[in-house]
Amino acid sequence: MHKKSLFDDSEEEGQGEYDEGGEADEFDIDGDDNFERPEAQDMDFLSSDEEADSLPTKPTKPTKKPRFAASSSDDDDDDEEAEEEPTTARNIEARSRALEAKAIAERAADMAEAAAAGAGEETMFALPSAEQQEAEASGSAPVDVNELQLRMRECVKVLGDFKKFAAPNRSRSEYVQQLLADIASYYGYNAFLAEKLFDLFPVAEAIEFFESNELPRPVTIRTNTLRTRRRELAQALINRGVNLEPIGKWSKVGLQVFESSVPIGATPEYLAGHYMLQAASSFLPVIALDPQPGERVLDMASAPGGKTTYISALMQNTGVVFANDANKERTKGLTANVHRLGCRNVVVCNYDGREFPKVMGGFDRVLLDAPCSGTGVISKDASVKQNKSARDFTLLSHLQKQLILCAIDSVTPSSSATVVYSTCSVTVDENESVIAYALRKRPHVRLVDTGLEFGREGFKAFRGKTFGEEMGKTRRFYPHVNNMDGFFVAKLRVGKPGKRAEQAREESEDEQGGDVGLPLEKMAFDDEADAELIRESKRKYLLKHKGIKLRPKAKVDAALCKTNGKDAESDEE
Ligand SMILES: C[S@@+](CC[C@H](N)C(=O)[O-])C[C@H]1O[C@@H](n2cnc3c(N)ncnc32)[C@H](O)[C@@H]1O
Repeated sequence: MHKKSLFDDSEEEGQGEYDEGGEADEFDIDGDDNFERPEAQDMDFLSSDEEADSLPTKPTKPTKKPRFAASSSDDDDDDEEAEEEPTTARNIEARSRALEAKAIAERAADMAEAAAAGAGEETMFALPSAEQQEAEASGSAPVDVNELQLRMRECVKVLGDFKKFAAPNRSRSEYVQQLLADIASYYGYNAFLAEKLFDLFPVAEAIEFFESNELPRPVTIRTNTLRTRRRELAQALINRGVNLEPIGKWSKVGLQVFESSVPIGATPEYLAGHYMLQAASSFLPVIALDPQPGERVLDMASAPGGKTTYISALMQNTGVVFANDANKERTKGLTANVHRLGCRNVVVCNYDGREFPKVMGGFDRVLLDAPCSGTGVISKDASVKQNKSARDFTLLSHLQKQLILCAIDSVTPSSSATVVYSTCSVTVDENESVIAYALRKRPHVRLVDTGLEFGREGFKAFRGKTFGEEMGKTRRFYPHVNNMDGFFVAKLRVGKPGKRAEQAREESEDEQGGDVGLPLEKMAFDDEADAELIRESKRKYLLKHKGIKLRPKAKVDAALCKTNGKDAESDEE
């Protein structure tokens, strides 16, 4: 029987020269491949960013040493292995995978080991005194990093079996508070965000999450099937000294780059638009959206276009994709990517998403890859650790709620009318709460399966809020679980609105002040803490309804809202 090669995507060829075809894809990931692989020489590992509209040239190390350091004996083992057999192009993927898996396993094992080791210990871990805590917090008595690590381990151990390990006069919340303070100081988070993220997981898993934010994610690229096939792209890059592999069975277009002797964002293939540097997680909402050739699709917050160009490719350059972004500056990179990748069915436009569907509607599908706090991509942007406050989450959640209603109202209801909502954030405020709100305000909308093969179920309940069984259809992705950015995907089907749905729609318009151009700083929502902002919003609504028209925030930029193809021209409004 003919054995398929590693990059054999021959099944994709039925629907056009470079088209993606159906979902099934049979890679022989572990088997031999048919490619000539040049010896690895002087390989630089390059950073990847989904939003890379500039070309990454700075080499970075493949992995950072986990801060919960592995034991030295393990390091010795590595050295011995390295002496036994030198790293070559043939064994490098396996080594790289093994190292990654080892790092993750070690961090998880650390906690378990610490707990097991402590089980036989006689000495009981003592929480620091109130004075000591105060001195540490004020900075007058800084704690040594090893001591901090040890204390965190001890707290995790106690919280893992409180009855057994806790000191008699101490409460669970005292250990939690100490652990939170130590997490914030050890990993560099503000206290608010450390707690918000900690609350998402069981204690030991929370540490794994924080640890994984210290490690870079794998460099991944997406084959642009409008220009080439994955097998051809892989061969071309291998010939240039790039070491790569298919991203996983779940994608027929993704490749993971392990090492490269050339800057991966400046190869002739990159410049010719044969691929997009794109985080693995960013494939997921587009797979869930499942756009079809000939459809009319809106990508509501699209810059710099990783998902837009994927949508365009899945539609085989037919139909029309409106690629919108409220940030005019960012639409420049979006336009450049659209051109580079040869997407002729894309119209770039520059509205505030909350102006839809007033500016245009009647879409078959809408992707809302919403602006978010970025708590899923901390490994790429560590500034999130310090710069996000409670107010940011209130405002973002409100913006997301406004946007999702506009996304829903922009599709023509039908049995296939789809809205996909995604964020690169892991907080509940920005994900399940937004979806629950949308379902409440738009009763003709229901959650459907994302069609994604992996990912955890969304929260059905969280800290006193009940979202219901249905929320299990949404998907959460985590760096420590999936070795990809933290991400959330929900898929909604938009049916025909009944009377009740119309009523709910009108109510929500009133609640939002009917003012789609409300600036972010002034946005309000039904949160008690924001009562003042809600009043302001209502005042504007009344003004507007007395005939005082507010100017929309973002205007169409005629130069940017240009069409690149015939189909697009005929569909433009
Ligand atoms: C997560 S990024 C989108 C990434 C993009 N989907 C991609 O895959 O390349 C969110 C985008 O939302 C845009 N944005 C922020 N507020 C918006 C609004 N009110 N309407 C439309 N876009 C908005 C931002 O400029 C940003 O480009």
